[in-house]
Amino acid sequence: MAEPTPLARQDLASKLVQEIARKGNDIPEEYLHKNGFPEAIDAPDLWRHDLLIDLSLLSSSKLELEKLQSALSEWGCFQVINHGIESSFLEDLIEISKQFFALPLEEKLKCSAADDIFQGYGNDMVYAGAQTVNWNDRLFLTLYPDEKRKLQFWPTKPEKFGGMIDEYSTKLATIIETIYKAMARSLNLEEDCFLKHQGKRGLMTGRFSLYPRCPCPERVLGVKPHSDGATITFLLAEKEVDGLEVLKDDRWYKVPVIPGALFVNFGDLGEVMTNGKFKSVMHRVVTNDTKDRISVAAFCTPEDEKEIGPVSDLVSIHQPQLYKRFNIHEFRQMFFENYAQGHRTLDALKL
Ligand SMILES: O=C(O)CCC(=O)C(=O)O
Ligand SMILES: [Fe+2]
Repeated sequence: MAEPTPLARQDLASKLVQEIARKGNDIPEEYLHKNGFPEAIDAPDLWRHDLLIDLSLLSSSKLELEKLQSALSEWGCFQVINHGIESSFLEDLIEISKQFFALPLEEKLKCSAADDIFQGYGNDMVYAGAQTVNWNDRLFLTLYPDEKRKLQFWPTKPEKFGGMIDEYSTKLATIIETIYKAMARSLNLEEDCFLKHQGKRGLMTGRFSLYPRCPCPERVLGVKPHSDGATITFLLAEKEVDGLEVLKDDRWYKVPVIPGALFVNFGDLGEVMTNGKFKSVMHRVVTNDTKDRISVAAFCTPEDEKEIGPVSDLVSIHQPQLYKRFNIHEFRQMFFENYAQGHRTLDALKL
């Protein structure tokens, strides 16, 4: 696939889902999944018991560690509570993201990237080719490490936004460390094993998404089925507007928003590192015709210089190596191409 080129600002404006939704015309063909998609199962109890992890217990409770291990090996995701971030902070972050998307178009376009396809305000339209496109607009930013931030794409309005994003990424870094250590212990590995793989300056990118209400939710997806390219992803979504769904054993399950909790999912790099012990979960976002939805996803990947591959202690005669070794640059290119085409990068990495 040819290297995608960014859209000029005026072209971008005409492709923004928020603008299409605002004008209220017919939904363009490229958004329509003509045959619809299967319905998801509602199983709220699952998310309040087996897939609910109390972060404050992970270092002391064997039971909680076992829960983490089975959530990641069977589902590749869980909800986390008692993570140390105030609920009011999370609500404010959603609120301020909402305020960003409510700004006049001209103001938001100041954050669009004229020469960098992986940053700024816009949407995935440019990668789509012949594929069905996602019904969302996003602000994509490098959050961490500081030297990788491209501040020219960071919003200056609402005024508090930049400071809150900064604070959120710092807070997440602590949670990530706790989860990586617990993951390692649950697999009987040296505690720092995944932290070392990630590196001290591992990358965190943030995707602030707006899913405008959609007049045809039975044919349009906010995000089509995919697994993330990250090691691990943290997702914060707006209360009372469900949309996220995960796939397990060929069945889709709704993911309820639990106020104050963060949804955590494992990605392709995580599945590779654990040699398939922990699963990179397939997920999608459905739309609805009554409410706009906001979400904030933070994707964590290893440092740029790292070689990725299964952790050696998880490879043996009894557990053959399932995935190739590769570097993160190769992976990024592969990931965006596969994502656009609706393919899974993980399949291309299998030995
Ligand atoms: O908005 C969501 O709930 C999920 C978004 C997502 O899966 C992604 O951006 O990779
Ligand atoms: Fe995702």
